[in-house]
Amino acid sequence: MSRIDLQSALERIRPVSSERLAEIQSRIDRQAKPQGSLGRLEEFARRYVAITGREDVRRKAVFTFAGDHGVVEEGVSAFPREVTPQMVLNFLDGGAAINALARSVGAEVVVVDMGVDYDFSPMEGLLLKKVAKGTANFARGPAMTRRQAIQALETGIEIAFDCKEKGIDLVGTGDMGIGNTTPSTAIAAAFTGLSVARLTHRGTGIGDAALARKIVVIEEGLKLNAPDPADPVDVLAKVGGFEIGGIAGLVLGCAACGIPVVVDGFISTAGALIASELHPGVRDYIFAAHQSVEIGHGAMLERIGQRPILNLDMRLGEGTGGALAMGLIEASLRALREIRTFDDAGVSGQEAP
Ligand SMILES: O=C(O)c1ccc[n+]([C@@H]2O[C@H](COP(=O)([O-])O)[C@@H](O)[C@H]2O)c1
Ligand SMILES: Cc1cc2nc[nH]c2cc1C
Repeated sequence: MSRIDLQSALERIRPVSSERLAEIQSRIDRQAKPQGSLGRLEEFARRYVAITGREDVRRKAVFTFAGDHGVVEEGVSAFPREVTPQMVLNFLDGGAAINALARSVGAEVVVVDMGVDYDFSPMEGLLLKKVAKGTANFARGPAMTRRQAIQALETGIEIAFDCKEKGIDLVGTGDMGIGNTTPSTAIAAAFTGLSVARLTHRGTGIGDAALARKIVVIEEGLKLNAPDPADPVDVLAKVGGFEIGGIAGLVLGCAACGIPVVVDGFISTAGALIASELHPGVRDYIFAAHQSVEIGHGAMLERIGQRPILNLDMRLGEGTGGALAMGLIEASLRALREIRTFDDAGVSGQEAP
């Protein structure tokens, strides 16, 4: 894998060409259908082709980043910490939701151990990139050091550049980490300035008492650590997570090397938000897969400036929404390639504007 540092990746990000986008749209407009009638599918094809210069997807992969969280000791999740490594082993065995949904669209699944509190043996489909065995509890101090935050970001960047070399044309993000809706909500609050109460939800399914506690934990963690929203690395270090840093790096790296990146739900969007705060040009490369049930998700998507593709009342993570959205992006490319023009199909065009 080629190593590329954060600064060099940021310097490589270019806006997607608006002329190219317009050219592709005018080709879509000559296809035998009322103009704009394929709705957002037209946008997906237009953006994918403008970003990649291709009209097909050779390989697609979902990267499921995993990490543990010190803040779990505050009682913010419905599940115990050991579920994180247990689910990683389930992903590697092919028996989780992400495996089923990725298979349904022909995507590969790669698990990235960014910081799980468990020693994995080397295995097919697992990248061993552990920064540390779980973050520190951000209710008591910073979740990680600045150096660890940069290490997490650069791991994701490295994976993106590796995808470019391997001909992976479409990348999906995913996450696994008991407790990680708590740091994701803290990140949402740090950047949007909205109240923690307005952004905090039930994650894996906590009850009312734990939800009230989760709000207080996040509020106190933000007050204690005072992350600086003008410095996204500081936000990641103070209240983030190792898997969130890996996702942020992957999203940024995809923008730097011209790969469209399908961002899954709440946790993935927190990672994508860090990336787009590091460089606003990242936003052009993001496809927001779906609207999560987590109530703070919409505010983050709004700040990124991307509308979710699907709304299926999902709240699982892993990359599941991303896999489903990849199927629609590929369908949009098939429509671009295969729908004939009015002329070729012998169909009369529109009579009046
Ligand atoms: O992606 C989402 O929108 C999403 C929403 C709620 C929960 N999750 C998943 O559930 C876990 C985090 O939930 P929690 O309650 O432990 O913070 C973590 O493994 C996530 O992948 C994921
Ligand atoms: C079982 C389980 C599976 C998950 N997948 C992503 N987050 C999860 C959380 C739990 C608890």
